[in-house]
Amino acid sequence: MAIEMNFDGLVGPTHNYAGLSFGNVASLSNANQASNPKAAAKQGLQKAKALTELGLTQGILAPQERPFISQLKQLGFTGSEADILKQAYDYSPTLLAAYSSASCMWTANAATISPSADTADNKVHITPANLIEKLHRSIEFETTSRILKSTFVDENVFAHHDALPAHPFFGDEGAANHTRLCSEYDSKGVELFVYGREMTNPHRSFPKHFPARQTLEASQSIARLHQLTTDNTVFMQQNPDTIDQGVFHNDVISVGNRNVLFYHEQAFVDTERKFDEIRQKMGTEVHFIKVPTSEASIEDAVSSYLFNTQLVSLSDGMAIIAPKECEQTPAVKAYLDKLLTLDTPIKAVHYFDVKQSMQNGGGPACLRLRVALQQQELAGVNPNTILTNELYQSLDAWIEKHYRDSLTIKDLADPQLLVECRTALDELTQIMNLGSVYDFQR
Ligand SMILES: N=C(N)NCCC[C@H](NC(=O)CCC(=O)O)C(=O)O
Repeated sequence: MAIEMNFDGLVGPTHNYAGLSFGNVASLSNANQASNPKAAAKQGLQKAKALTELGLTQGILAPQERPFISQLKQLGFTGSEADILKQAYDYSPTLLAAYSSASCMWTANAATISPSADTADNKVHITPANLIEKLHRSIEFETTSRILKSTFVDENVFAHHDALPAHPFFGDEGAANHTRLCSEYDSKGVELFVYGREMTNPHRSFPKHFPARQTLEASQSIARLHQLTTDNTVFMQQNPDTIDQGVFHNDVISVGNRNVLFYHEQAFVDTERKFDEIRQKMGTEVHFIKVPTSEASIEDAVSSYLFNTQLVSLSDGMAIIAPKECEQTPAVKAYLDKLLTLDTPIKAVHYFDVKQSMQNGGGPACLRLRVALQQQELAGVNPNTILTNELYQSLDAWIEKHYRDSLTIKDLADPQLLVECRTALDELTQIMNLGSVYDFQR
């Protein structure tokens, strides 16, 4: 029997609010606030642990090395590491913030993963996302690739690909724009790729104000790399008007699990025709649960992250894992209460406090990378990345020991912070048995 695992990103010790993501409303509106890295990491870890208590199997992906000294050197900053930090900060605090961002915590953007039931060679295919739209995210994929290889270890069952070419033509944001629909996790599914822009067709609509981060050409390349076919793929365009209202990824406006797609009425272009294609390719019943604008506006969806929820299968039906902000937004809370009275597969809603991440535009679904695994594939996963009570205790103590409880942009230039981060990550690679995945260890 196959299971779906969620791999949550452990929030790194430099978590801060730098306003780096134009098009992401929360990132811009919380710019320059002081952050609390310790609270951020604990909130994420507690959410992951709570999901294990609900009966799910949960993994953890390690954070990356920041401030990223080896990449700052590539920009011509020289001298001691303290000099490099000072020069970069004096040149531009925003530049140093980009090279210090803990943005890899949003592992929905780490990669796209196709389970073995869908691929021609019956391997699990993994492609790290190039994230080229944002400078601070474009520096993630090399280390992401190493961490994914140290996590999904067995080469007999996992096929790791390189990220797509780092050019806007192939802008790729990973699983945030990819949903797999299936009847059971181990049956062949339909992989739904949602894109914001079609580069080879300049006549197709695209957003006017904010960037469309995912291109059709990137999604199609991933489908080819993953050995998917036209029978089990559907490519759908995200509504450009909603991207212009802050829906910077598809997972801010829809979420799917098994044979359910929970979505906002304004999420897509050409919705009905594409849903017919999904129905026809699935060959089994699909529940499309539409949230009308009259019940939740786009503004409410963006501020509450109603769709950046996790839709998970529990023993007694599907549940929505929502951020507290959904409970605090009256229209959204009313909608979710009503949803539970309707005859849909969704039977429960659980609310979690992930505010530190939400303030940078990352809800529960951003914090996790999903993968459906057969039992022999689960055996090929690094066991120290699977969240047990013991790993939870170690990580919680590790956070307590190494993390600050307040951080501002100015602190990023503090050479002591660099020492603290490296000491912490060095210890983490031992706890999680990752090997030398960081540049500073090589
Ligand atoms: N929807 C998904 N799957 N992911 C959310 C990613 C949030 C992230 N925020 C940031 O990178 C903000 C960083 C800052 O401003 O400090 C982003 O915009 O890429």
